[in-house]
Amino acid sequence: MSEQSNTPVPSSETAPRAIAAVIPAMDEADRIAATVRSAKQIPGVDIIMVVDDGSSDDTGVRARRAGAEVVTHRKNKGKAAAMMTGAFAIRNREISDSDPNQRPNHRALLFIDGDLEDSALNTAPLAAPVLAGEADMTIAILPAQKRKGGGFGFVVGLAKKGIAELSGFDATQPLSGMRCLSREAFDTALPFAAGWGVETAMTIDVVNAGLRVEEVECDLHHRVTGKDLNAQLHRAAQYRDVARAILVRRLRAKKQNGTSPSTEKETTQ
Ligand SMILES: O=c1ccn([C@@H]2O[C@H](COP(=O)(O)OP(=O)(O)O[C@H]3O[C@H](CO)[C@@H](O)[C@H](O)[C@H]3O)[C@@H](O)[C@H]2O)c(=O)[nH]1
Ligand SMILES: O=C(O)[C@H](O)COP(=O)(O)O
Repeated sequence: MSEQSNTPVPSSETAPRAIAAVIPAMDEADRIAATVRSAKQIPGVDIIMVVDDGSSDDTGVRARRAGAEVVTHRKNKGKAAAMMTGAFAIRNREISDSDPNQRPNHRALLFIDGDLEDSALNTAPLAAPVLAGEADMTIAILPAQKRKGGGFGFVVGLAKKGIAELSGFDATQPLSGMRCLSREAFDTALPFAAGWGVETAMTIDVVNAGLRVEEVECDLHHRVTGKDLNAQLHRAAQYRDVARAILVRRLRAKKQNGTSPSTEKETTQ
């Protein structure tokens, strides 16, 4: 477990009081119902928002039947865009539900992958430090998975080095997508880096804003990426997105230090 701390603990008035779970999901029909049912049991969670990211199966229908609210991307937009769609749907609801004379008390956002099935409940320890106002972002550290993956460590290594170089943070599992964010941390991380670069960029941006990031061990299982051609193509896409997120931030840091590179662009897809 590691922690980075630069700012004072926020008062209990600004700490979130409830949690909204956001679940980006593409073609997770076999797993989404179990994930939703398990996430519903997390103490403090009162909204489960599944973003069906252009699935070709009935992920959305199964999520709704299991008790989630569902927002649908008609076409696939990538994990980062699905996370943002879910988070903004919750923010809009909080604004419309609030008294016009009062600022809405935003929920903490718990991002959960759609393939956690009955282990989704074990993301609960991510919420406690954020609700207590002791951390602004928590990141799950997963145990070794029963089924071994076919990775070479290229993407993980790239993300880990980039995060260390640009923020000084030593990320144990830099790609881990199970995270709980306060609203301040969420706002700091906007706009999310595209696709698979979202976690790497988020860690760099939140740490550099002086917010407190804490890693928490969670007993989670998920579908591991295998060794076949599709798996290697998936890794190539991860590598591309992580590399782009790092490059954008490296250029940004150079610009802040006085030089001005001409190409600095990042859009969420
Ligand atoms: O276009 C997409 C692709 C995936 N997903 C969902 O995103 C989640 C994570 O996708 P998955 O294929 O399980 O990713 P992994 O290869 O397991 O990715 C690891 O690495 C990613 C960063 O590269 C992190 O986002 C993940 O949390 C982490 O498990 C799942 O719920 C997917 O259904 C989308 O919503 N849209
Ligand atoms: O399988 C994985 O862990 C991810 O797809 C990352 O791949 P990598 O092991 O090549 O970094």
